[in-house]
Amino acid sequence: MGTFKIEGGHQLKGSIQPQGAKNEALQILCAVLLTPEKVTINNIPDIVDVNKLIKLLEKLGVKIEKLSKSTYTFQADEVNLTYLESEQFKIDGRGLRGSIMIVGPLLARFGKGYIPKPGGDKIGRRRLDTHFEGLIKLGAKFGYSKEEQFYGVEAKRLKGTYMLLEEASVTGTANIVMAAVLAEGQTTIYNAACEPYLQQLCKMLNRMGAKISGVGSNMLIIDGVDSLGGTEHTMLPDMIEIGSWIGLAAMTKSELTITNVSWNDLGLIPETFRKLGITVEKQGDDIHIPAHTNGYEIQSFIDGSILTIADAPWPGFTPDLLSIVLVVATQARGSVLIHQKMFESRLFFVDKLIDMGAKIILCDPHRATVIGHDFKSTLKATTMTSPDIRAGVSLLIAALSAKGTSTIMNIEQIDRGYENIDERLRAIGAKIERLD
Ligand SMILES: CC(=O)N[C@H]1[C@@H](OP(=O)(O)OP(=O)(O)OC[C@H]2O[C@@H](n3ccc(=O)[nH]c3=O)[C@H](O)[C@@H]2O)O[C@H](CO)[C@@H](O)[C@@H]1O
Ligand SMILES: C=C(OP(=O)(O)O)C(=O)O
Repeated sequence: MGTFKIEGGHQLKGSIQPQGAKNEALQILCAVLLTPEKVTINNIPDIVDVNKLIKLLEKLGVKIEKLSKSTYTFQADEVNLTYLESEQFKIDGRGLRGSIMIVGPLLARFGKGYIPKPGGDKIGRRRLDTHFEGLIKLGAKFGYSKEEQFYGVEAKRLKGTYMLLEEASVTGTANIVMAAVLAEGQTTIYNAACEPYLQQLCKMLNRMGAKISGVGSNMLIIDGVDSLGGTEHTMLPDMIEIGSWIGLAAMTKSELTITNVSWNDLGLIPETFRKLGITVEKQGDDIHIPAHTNGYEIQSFIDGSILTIADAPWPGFTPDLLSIVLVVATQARGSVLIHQKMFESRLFFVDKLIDMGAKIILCDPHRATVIGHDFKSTLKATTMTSPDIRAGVSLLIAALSAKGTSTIMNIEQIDRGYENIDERLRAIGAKIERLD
């Protein structure tokens, strides 16, 4: 189990470039399975989950060439479907959440797609009904082995249809879109998820020859085509990293510039941090956070009632930043209610913040009230374990703001989604060391 040793209480300074988006990369990499032609992908983050998926594609027979640190080509012209029936595939598929998105492309192009129950964060139940209900609607035969927790779908040729998704699932929508692009006739997906990750996927598929309209909305209309060709794609900067760095700057009273953030794709993220009283300045395509020497003050609603920050499917506020917002609120002036509607156990990490001296009341598994300290007392350094990727980074931010030396264990969780985080933080002045 890897560990970070962090000496907190220091101001940081400088600029930081966000990595390519983790959750976009997982979709885009699966899409290379839809064509026998070469696909070039730029700005691929060097993170554990993405590297695991690249390895999995390699074992599926995809030819992979690394052109530079973050650019790869992929060619799926000789796919080895027998790997899907191997014991090794069960181990590899379970290693991350994103592996679920190989199912749609494999089903559409080769008539069968299998996957063990995928991994990812343990943040409550993470069911896959939306994925498989959509694929079944397209004509797939579905099978599930309860003992092995192994899912499978098969179909000779998928047929387009109308479907109303039960929930706007991010990876579910991506899976269904990747199946529908090669189906016969027209598919309409209503209540589709529409995160920038999905917009990017649809744009890439259209460049490959797919016919998808409604991109960016919750109704996608897809006219199936017989085959897709190669393309080149560049990943957006990771909006969750961007939000994490905004929080880090405020909480450590540091002046930071986050470069090339693709402002137009950030949705409510800047505005939500502004509601916590944080100054988020737009400088071209950069975000500049001045040093919050006098702290930051949480706004109330117009009627004077306590601010609530809740997650919602895009264009609502992403659930992946609520843990960061929560930790930043612990040093704000004022109070806020954090409402994590989507996941059942993502707020339990607040126990560790409470140990550090934060004033938080966990009202129930979904809601926590935070009463900010206004920097009148700093958090106390401690030893903690990272339960999931975003809680891990939140604890890291807490440790960087705390006086004294903290240790965070199980940093593999953080490495799942943040590229070389210790080195990048050291470059802006953080005192952080990786112990094995
Ligand atoms: C690899 C990847 O891309 N992971 C992201 C993806 O996971 P993933 O695609 O697995 O998440 P889903 O969008 O399927 O659902 C996430 C959770 O929200 C609930 N739900 C979802 C939609 C809805 O309208 N109502 C609702 O309650 C689901 O029941 C589930 O518990 O999207 C999540 C939600 O943005 C993010 O946290 C994950 O980082
Ligand atoms: C929950 C997340 O990831 P995953 O879906 O891969 O577990 C996340 O990125 O915050």
